Amino acid sequence: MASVKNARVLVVDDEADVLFALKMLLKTEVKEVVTEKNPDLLPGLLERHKFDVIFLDMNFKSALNTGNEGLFWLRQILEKDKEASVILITAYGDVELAVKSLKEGAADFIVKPWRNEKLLETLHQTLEKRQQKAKGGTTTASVKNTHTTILGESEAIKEVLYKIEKIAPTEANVLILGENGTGKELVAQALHERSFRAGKPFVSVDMGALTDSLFESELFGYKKGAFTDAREDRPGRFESASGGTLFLDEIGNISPAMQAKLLTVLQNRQVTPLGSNTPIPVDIRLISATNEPIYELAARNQFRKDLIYRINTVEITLPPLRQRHGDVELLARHFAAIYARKNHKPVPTFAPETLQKLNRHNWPGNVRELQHAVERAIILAEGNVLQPQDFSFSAMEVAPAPAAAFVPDTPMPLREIERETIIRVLEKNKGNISRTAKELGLTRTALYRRLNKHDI
Ligand SMILES: Nc1ncnc2c1ncn2[C@@H]1O[C@H](COP(=O)(O)OP(=O)(O)OP(=O)(O)O)[C@@H](O)[C@H]1O
Repeated sequence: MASVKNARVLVVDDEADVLFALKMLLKTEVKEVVTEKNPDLLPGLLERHKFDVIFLDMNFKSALNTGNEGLFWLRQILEKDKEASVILITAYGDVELAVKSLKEGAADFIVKPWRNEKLLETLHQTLEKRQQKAKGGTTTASVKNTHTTILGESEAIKEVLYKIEKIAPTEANVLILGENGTGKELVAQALHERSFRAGKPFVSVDMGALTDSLFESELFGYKKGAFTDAREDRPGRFESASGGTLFLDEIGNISPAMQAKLLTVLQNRQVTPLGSNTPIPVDIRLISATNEPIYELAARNQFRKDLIYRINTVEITLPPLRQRHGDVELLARHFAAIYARKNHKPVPTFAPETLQKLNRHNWPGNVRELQHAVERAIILAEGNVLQPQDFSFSAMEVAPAPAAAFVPDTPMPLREIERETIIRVLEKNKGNISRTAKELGLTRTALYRRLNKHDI
């Protein structure tokens, strides 16, 4: 940890309550805390004193009230001292502004109302980054195990990569939105690997596969004897992820009862395992993802707005593959190299007509569909040049058929019946893997295995 005890901190906010609260909190932690209500006095203050960290309000109530006063003052500070470490204090819902401020050179941001431990943690990390920079080193966040590669040259993906870079070393909760197979889990891993929590666990939970009855035991854990099958104590996912990152995938699919329980945990920052009376404090960074239109669900009261506010401090939207011009070819070559190696074959090239076919396809299953298509093509291909016929596209691109029960007229092998049923349910659910898996009574992993088995 950086030597917080020697730090000089400035707090600029036009709310007297905020200044008072921060002074009380910080005065026992750092060497000096200066508070200032009037941002106009900032230039003079910076000339007279040297501060290690500046807490700056993003939402000054000024006559101008452009919503950008914080950014204005951030620029002024950085103009005077480009090494200044500024932590912005921002309100809920100011996601875009928060990200913009990171782009502009802010060190981090905290969201009002803050938790004191969180604020102190952010202060420690900012000082640590500052010291490493002064020593000429790189920050821990950018060097640790950064083995997750997100490929893409499209403008859309460049924007995503930029956001990851900026947001990863902060403690912000992140909500990742995007269709199935667009790389949401990959982004979550990249955020973790580039964060200060990189050495700690990354725990992924498929919320779409959790029933109401499993929810609490899986997430909060249980004590021996809490229910018939509880033969020993088992930590929940929140506890297993302690110190690290908890990734809640398919969060848009959880029931109202689960939403309420999750909200309580996130608000109180503690979980109580089943069969126990002792709450355990929660120390996780939360990343969530969904392919559901979560804001539409909220507008129809099917998803709690207060829960969205808890999880979406920053949002990253992954565009569908069909909108990422240029990335199809890049990814196809990448997967071709991987699967050629895996199958002990030389790395193939793509015939020009094949590339045309791949670029024309609309990829409803996104990068995952492309990955499987290339793998199949490599296995099936005769020569070392992949031809258009090596790529036959899945049932997901076929227009959805009316969802009638499937009854074969003539006897069919069981394997065929399984294949046909999966295709039908997939079509009915417009290619949505979670809903299809749920309807078929399978986990998403089990469904993916079958899609592979049946070449769908
Ligand atoms: N930009 C990318 N570069 C390299 N590989 C990628 C990229 N995007 C996705 N992939 C690969 O595609 C596959 C699907 O990605 P991932 O599982 O992260 O998608 P997802 O959006 O979480 O899917 P789902 O919604 O179905 O859970 C993975 O094997 C991942 O490694």
